[in-house]
Amino acid sequence: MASGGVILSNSFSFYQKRIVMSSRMQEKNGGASIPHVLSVAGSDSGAGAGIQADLKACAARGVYCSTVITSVTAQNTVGVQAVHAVPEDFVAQQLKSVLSDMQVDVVKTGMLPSVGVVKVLLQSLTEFSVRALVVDPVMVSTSGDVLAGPSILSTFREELLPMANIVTPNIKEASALLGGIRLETVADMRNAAELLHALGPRVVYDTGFSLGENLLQNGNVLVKGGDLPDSLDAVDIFFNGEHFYELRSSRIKTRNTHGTGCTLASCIAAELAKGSPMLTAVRVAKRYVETALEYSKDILIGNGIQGPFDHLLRLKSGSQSFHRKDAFNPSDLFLYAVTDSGMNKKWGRSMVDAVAAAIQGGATIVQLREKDAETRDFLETAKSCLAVCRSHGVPLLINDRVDVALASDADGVHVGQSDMPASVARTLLGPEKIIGVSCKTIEQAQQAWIGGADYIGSGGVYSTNTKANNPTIGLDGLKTVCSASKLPVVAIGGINASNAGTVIEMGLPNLKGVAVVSALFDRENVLAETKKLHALLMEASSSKIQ
Ligand SMILES: Cc1ncc(COP(=O)(O)OP(=O)(O)O)c(N)n1
Ligand SMILES: Cc1ncsc1CCOP(=O)(O)O
Ligand SMILES: [Mg+2]
Repeated sequence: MASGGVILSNSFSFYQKRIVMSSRMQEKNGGASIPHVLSVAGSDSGAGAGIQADLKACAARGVYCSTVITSVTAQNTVGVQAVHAVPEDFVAQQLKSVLSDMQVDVVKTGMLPSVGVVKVLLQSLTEFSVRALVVDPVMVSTSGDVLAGPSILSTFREELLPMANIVTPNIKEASALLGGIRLETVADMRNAAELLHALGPRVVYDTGFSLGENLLQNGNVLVKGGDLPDSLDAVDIFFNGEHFYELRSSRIKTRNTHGTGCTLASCIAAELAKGSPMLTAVRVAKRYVETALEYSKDILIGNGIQGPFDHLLRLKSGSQSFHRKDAFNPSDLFLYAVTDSGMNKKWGRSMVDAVAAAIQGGATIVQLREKDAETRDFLETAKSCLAVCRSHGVPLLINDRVDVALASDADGVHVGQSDMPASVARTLLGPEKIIGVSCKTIEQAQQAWIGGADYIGSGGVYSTNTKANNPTIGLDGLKTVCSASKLPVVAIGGINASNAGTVIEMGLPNLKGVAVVSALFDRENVLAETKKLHALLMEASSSKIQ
């Protein structure tokens, strides 16, 4: 093993210590140890790069991230307006605070604005051991502003790189570290990777796992070719001292690339903290950045030439999600239209037309119940119907398929007793989406509440041909379920214009409406049938529904 590493390689290795310590802590606190990256970097007020990018990248990759701030920049999508370096002794204090208390797996460095800060960091790493050091040798911001001057280059070369398990320069940084050599082709990048490897890093990365999996690896270099001229692909060169890997991906056309370098390095650190081998960590990180860029390619933040991207894949420019209705409103259950593609096909209309007609007729919520659709078709239908529903402020739920609900960004799901449990669906969908659960018994109603459901669908109240082998619970069964729960309830099964009034007139306080399939969609005129049922429900409920 090469010397000078940040991993303590004495007989009682750091990782063994860590296991003993963390199991002790677990005994004490009853907790599990969490993969942990410490980011030592500058703050970007625009939050596209630097510490802010590192925090978001680690959060997105499921890793805890602590921070040591080396510098505070006044920065936006136009450029860097001002830089305020944090005093070196205060950087040292932050390092001590984190490293003396928390079990850091991997340190990732970004902007290190002075020789003194590098030395402070290296000193801390001799006092507190970690499993790996990822060095992103930040020198120039993406807007072209200098973040670490030439005076620091020799310290990077002679002191920092030899301590790193991986160094991740872009073309400009690789060139600067190598005395200004020209880097214009992939062959130049390979050459640079080899030269940088010769400078260091030589440290072996220890995955920290048991002997069989403990693939000791040489120090590593990743030269990022994103700025390579005339290249259709984004090509990065990874060199581990023995083999070169050309990691290619198609170039994503977007202005939103600010912070890609910080993010890539943080993601590598996060994957290493989870125990991935180095090449796997690099591949995962590259794929993650590509995914985030692709997702964010059209978002618009700031007026400058280079915008940030969305690490958590949540922001959508001009998205329908901005226009989503507020939290679930139980009165939306009033007239619940549940689709059936067989019925709509039989009457020669598309699902979107059927949904639009139902909404026009007064449907207050829609569920896509497509039992035989191909997943791809179901997703497309969901997206089209969602556009119609959103434009009318009507929630759209997906029957059974949490994946389709997630992918289409529908308002929620309806699940039954043999579908995904509500609690799991809630974890996947988050707190804002609507979850309905089918219940026929008191126990099921109680469980729906515990599982985080927003409403209960209860039936079949009457016999139905739409759902095979579905036991009829009758009005008594509906009453039992209603009285067993605080949740709002919608009645379903064989409900039509001739019996809906009877259901509503029971006056059950939490019964908020009726859900209907065939009485709306197994009819020639969806609009007319929905209007008729809506009028009838209005009439019946004028004194009953609260
Ligand atoms: C509003 C509403 N209530 C009940 C159901 C039935 O759901 P489930 O029991 O999962 O049966 P399928 O609809 O999946 O056959 C529902 N879909 N909607
Ligand atoms: C999905 C479902 N769950 C209980 S009954 C039923 C079918 C309702 O269809 P219809 O309104 O045509 O009776
Ligand atoms: Mg179901």
